[in-house]
Amino acid sequence: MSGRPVVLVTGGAGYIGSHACKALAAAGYLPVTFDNLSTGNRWAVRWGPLEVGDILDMNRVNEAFGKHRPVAVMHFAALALVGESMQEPGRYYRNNVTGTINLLDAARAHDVRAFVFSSTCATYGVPETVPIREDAPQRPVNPYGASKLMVERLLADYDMAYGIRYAALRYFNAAGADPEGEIGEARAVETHLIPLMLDAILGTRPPLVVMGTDYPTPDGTAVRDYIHVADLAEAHVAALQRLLEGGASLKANLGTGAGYSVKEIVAAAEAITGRTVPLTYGPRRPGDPPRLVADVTGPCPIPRATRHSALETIIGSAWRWHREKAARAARCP
Ligand SMILES: NC(=O)c1ccc[n+]([C@@H]2O[C@H](COP(=O)([O-])OP(=O)(O)OC[C@H]3O[C@@H](n4cnc5c(N)ncnc54)[C@H](O)[C@@H]3O)[C@@H](O)[C@H]2O)c1
Ligand SMILES: O=c1ccn([C@@H]2O[C@H](COP(=O)(O)OP(=O)(O)O[C@H]3O[C@H](CO)[C@H](O)[C@H](O)[C@H]3O)[C@@H](O)[C@H]2O)c(=O)[nH]1
Repeated sequence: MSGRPVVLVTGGAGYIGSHACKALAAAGYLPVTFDNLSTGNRWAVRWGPLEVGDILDMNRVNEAFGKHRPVAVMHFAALALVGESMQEPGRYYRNNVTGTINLLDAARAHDVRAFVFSSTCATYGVPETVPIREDAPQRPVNPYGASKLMVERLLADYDMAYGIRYAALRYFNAAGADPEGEIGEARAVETHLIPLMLDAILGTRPPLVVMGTDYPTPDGTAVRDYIHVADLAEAHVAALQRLLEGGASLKANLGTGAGYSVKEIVAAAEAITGRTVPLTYGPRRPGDPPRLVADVTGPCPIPRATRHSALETIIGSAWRWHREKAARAARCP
């Protein structure tokens, strides 16, 4: 036993979860990862033990709580691809909603009263007003976003009924890699703009397809709010500490308030890498809203971490990670 307070991190082998584990360890916690490795990586679990298990398996979930006695849960485990959720809604609702009910019931049974949840800007759907405030209407336009909104409702109900306090952190676009280069984005099936673009430069994936040039935006491509994954991790630790100190449940947008179009991201990547992004132009991706940018001006119970979120830092850290990943793959294919 390390004596450090344990945090059960579901999805800790994934992209954002693994960065949160690193931040938790730096803040004096022991992160115990609970992950079925469906999209996560065993090698990314470096700051605490790994329990291989599925949140749909109530026995395994209860076992993990009983064995590790966490003081809190950070819940990242989810299926998280918008397009896939349109094709397989049942799988998304089961995994993301039923899986969370299992965790909340186990938390209740094991007397855990602090729960930090990965929500998303996808709960807002196509917003009426941008930038988006936390109190904007939540009308998701795909099963992924709907499953996350259902969990926000579950959390409020479990708080009311059992006093499990929660932080629903609505991330905008997570991007970048660990500033020390230890971990980064590494999914077998990748759909996100920045990793696809950098891998296209490296030739490890095909040319980028810019999806949609007819959006009602200044250059016709879709606009997003990119936040560095290390800043997300820092915000999670802040939310956790607030809950552990007895703070009330909270909801917060995690973004920077700055929006960049796909073309602006491509131009920034070309400036930073000194290379050309091989690309083609294609139609819009179904379900993609034109513009998603967080309003970060309202009161927020936790500091809005943006230390690493300048576009140069986001793309620079991701570039370093993807280049090293490609070099490693070339050495041991
Ligand atoms: N990437 C983004 O920009 C973004 C934006 C908003 C919200 N989110 C949310 O953040 C969280 C993490 O996203 P990510 O980008 O790191 O994704 P990811 O796919 O890299 O990580 C998800 C992890 O959860 C695990 N997992 C999935 N289903 C599981 C199950 N049933 N049981 C146990 N483990 C399971 C996977 O193996 C993986 O390690 C997700 O909840 C996602 O919805 C991500
Ligand atoms: O090959 C690609 C991939 C993406 N894009 C564009 O780049 C932008 C960013 O796309 P990402 O797939 O990187 O991110 P999303 O905005 O679609 O998704 C993010 O926000 C979603 C909410 O809408 C979910 O929460 C999801 O997990 C999170 O990654 C979008 O305008 C998209 O159309 C392309 O042009 N080509």
